[in-house]
Amino acid sequence: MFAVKDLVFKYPRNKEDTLTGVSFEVADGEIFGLLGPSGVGKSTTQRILIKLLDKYKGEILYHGRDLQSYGREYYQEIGVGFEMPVHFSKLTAQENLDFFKKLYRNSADTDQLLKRVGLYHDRDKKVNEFSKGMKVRLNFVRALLNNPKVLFLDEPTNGLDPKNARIIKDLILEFKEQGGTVLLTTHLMNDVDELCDRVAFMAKGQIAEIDTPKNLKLKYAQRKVQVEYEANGGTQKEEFDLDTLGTNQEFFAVVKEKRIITVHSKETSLDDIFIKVTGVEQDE
Ligand SMILES: Nc1ncnc2c1ncn2[C@@H]1O[C@H](COP(=O)(O)OP(=O)(O)OP(=O)(O)O)[C@@H](O)[C@H]1O
Repeated sequence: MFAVKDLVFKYPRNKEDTLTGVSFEVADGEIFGLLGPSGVGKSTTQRILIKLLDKYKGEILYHGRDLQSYGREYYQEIGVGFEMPVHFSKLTAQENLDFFKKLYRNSADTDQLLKRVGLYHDRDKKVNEFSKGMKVRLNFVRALLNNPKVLFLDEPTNGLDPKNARIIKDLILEFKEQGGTVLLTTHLMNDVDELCDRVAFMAKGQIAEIDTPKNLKLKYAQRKVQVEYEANGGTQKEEFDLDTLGTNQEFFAVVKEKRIITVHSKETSLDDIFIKVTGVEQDE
């Protein structure tokens, strides 16, 4: 669906390129996660793909055709839910949706969507009376307003309680089941695990790693056992290689001689991979 090749981009006022050669492909019907530390260029990449920013170097193909050659008709096909919800705050939720609906040829059943995200009974309230989470949910409905083929989402569950985050994640999965394609950025690795078919980690303005979450976990797997035991009036933790455990005399000595508090096998999480690949601790 998208083929991005050697994308380079510099904001006019900056000296340095923000994107220094980004390449990736997104297949029809997949949920693709764009991950990386704050400021690495995830939103910039999304902004280019939704044609908010042009003047990039490199090539972007959408359905095999240069993205630059698409005009306004492109917006009939995409839905955008970016982090900062932008609504007319003096209008009600319904009035906001009615306004944006007029911009599109297709329109979704907004009553149904409002019911799904739990805003149907609040639809006649002014948006400035909405909580942050209500605005985020309304923003999501707005992204689906034109029955898009592609959804661009930036932190779609940010600011939502677990129940509402679940509803949004289910709607994203249903969108995919119905054939939709999703480009998602988030700092929540649990969401990534649950939603994404493939992920790309960005570092230094490029894609540092790209694969399915499962393959990345296999690639970066740490086969270790961590043993926590009592020592010198306190506790001590030690890690042992899982593959040589049966012949490891130090491990035997600990198990025989110490009072064990916990034993854990260590599985690699996407958080671990994030830190390894990008060199940055998650800040959220
Ligand atoms: N309008 C702008 N003008 C100049 N520089 C910008 C502009 N918008 C973003 N930048 C810079 O481009 C870089 C990438 O920003 P971007 O918003 O793409 O990061 P991000 O990876 O989405 O971060 P976050 O996870 O915090 O949303 C940052 O250094 C940022 O300061």
